[in-house]
Amino acid sequence: MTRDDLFNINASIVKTLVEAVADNCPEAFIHVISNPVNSTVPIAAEVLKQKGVYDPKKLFGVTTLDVVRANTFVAQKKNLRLIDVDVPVIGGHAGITILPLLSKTKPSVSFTDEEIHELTVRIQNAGTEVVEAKAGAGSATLSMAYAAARFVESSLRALDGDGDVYECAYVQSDVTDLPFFASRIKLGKKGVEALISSDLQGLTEYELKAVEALKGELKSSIEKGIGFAQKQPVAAA
Ligand SMILES: NC(=O)c1ccc[n+]([C@@H]2O[C@H](COP(=O)([O-])OP(=O)(O)OC[C@H]3O[C@@H](n4cnc5c(N)ncnc54)[C@H](O)[C@@H]3O)[C@@H](O)[C@H]2O)c1
Ligand SMILES: O=C(O)C[C@H](O)C(=O)O
Repeated sequence: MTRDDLFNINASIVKTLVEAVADNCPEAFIHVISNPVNSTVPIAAEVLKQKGVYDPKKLFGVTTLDVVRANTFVAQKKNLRLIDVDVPVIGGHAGITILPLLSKTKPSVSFTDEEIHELTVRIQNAGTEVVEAKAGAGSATLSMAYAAARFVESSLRALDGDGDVYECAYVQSDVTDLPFFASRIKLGKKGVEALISSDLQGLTEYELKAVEALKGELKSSIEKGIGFAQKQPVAAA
């Protein structure tokens, strides 16, 4: 089962839940973790638009787990302390749309071409590995909860006025020609304060090719979500 196989069930669930948010707490930060995130976030945006309360700065697809995985695998491979490692992961949250920018790893680390390919593919497939291992009994549970807790805590710190909160998330974006894209963002009291587009500058040839390769799949997942939401008018409050 892929994340996209969940579309038929989760699209309606996300639509209904976001309608309730729009009616009851329209100014809340909304963290969408339900898959396929690449489509459920555009669905949420359309629902909020139809309800007249869409604030793109407050709608987030949670991709933190991709960063957690990237940091973990790089730390293991390079014998680094996990707490010191930070790998930005951009694009989306499924297969090749998950793109770790290993060239932007902090601290600066060098990788062979083989290591880059092996790590990239492992990070892209890590969720699917768990789904397949659980064979129908769900997906990554504890690591999802950890990633969600990390993103919620970062959001709370930003809401509390901390001026130094950065996370990767899948948000409405203009860093590429796609309307939604995961990148590093600065979080503030009002939600997304800035998209860190500089991460997309100075990419390696491998990363540049991967960005181009992911765009087709991401675009069709976005369009699928928007198409679903536009065909189903929102329920009255
Ligand atoms: N973004 C990520 O990093 C990430 C990581 C792991 C899992 N996920 C996604 O998170 C979701 C949950 O995964 P899981 O493995 O915990 O699934 P699961 O099947 O174990 O749990 C889903 C839960 O949702 C409940 N539920 C079903 N319909 C509902 C509704 N209409 N309203 C409220 N609750 C409802 C079910 O009772 C169940 O408890 C899936 O969409 C999965 O793909 C995302
Ligand atoms: O891979 C999945 O389908 C579940 C989740 O999105 C994950 O990344 O673990």
